[in-house]
Amino acid sequence: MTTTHAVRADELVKVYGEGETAVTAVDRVSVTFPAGQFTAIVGPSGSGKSTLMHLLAGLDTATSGSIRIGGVEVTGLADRDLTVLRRDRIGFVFQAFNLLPTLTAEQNILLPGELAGRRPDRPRLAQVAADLGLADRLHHYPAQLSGGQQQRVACARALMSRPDVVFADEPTGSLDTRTGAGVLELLRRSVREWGQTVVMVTHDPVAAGYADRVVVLADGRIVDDLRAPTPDGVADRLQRLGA
Ligand SMILES: Nc1ncnc2c1ncn2[C@@H]1O[C@H](COP(=O)(O)OP(=O)(O)OP(=O)(O)O)[C@@H](O)[C@H]1O
Repeated sequence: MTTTHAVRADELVKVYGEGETAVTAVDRVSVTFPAGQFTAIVGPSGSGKSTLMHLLAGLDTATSGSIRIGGVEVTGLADRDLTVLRRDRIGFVFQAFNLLPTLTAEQNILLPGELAGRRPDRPRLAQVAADLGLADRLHHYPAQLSGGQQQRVACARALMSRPDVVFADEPTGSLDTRTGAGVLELLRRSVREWGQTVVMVTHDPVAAGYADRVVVLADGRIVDDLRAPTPDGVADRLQRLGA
């Protein structure tokens, strides 16, 4: 049987600072994220979730260890090659939506493709906008959109190019329950219907319940790996960690 790993980390370490003030944020983490799966990374505050995700996504450099994305060794890749890999294979959704204020929702969604020299895929734009309930908001500027709408624009931008992997850092953190559920549904569907791989950092057991799998971090290490998680199961596990 062949298993495709969308992302794989081996003995990943990230140390911030030096000497007595050094903090080991990620401590020899080895983990694989199979293609076509939705994984949530949970853990107490300061357990290293965001650091791990930034390393996996090639947004930060590891102190040691290796990362492969779609079989490509990311560690040690030249900046230019890393930029191309990120652009072509990875989508990002962050809590701070990072939308450009001078561009409309539609222009924000199309920007990465445009920067990559691709023609705008109008049918895809229409589908993603309809799925995200943004069809009548495409010509608004970010300042004219609610927080939830801005987050959906950020999701649309990440999903537009059908990236192999979508990394999401607390994508529902600033949203009300209903809007948050819409974003999570969309991430779920992008896995189920479009075969994408989603890796999401969250502190919310309900959000983690949308995933196929939950990786639990504590003090920079993986302490549990739950399949078919339920919100109660995740909440219980976090509570036992004192989160
Ligand atoms: N740039 C930095 N410089 C120094 N220490 C850092 C830096 N970024 C994170 N850390 C430390 O690394 C550890 C892990 O932080 P990280 O943000 O990855 O945790 P987290 O699990 O995402 O936390 P939260 O749920 O609170 O966002 C923490 O102890 C944090 O203080």
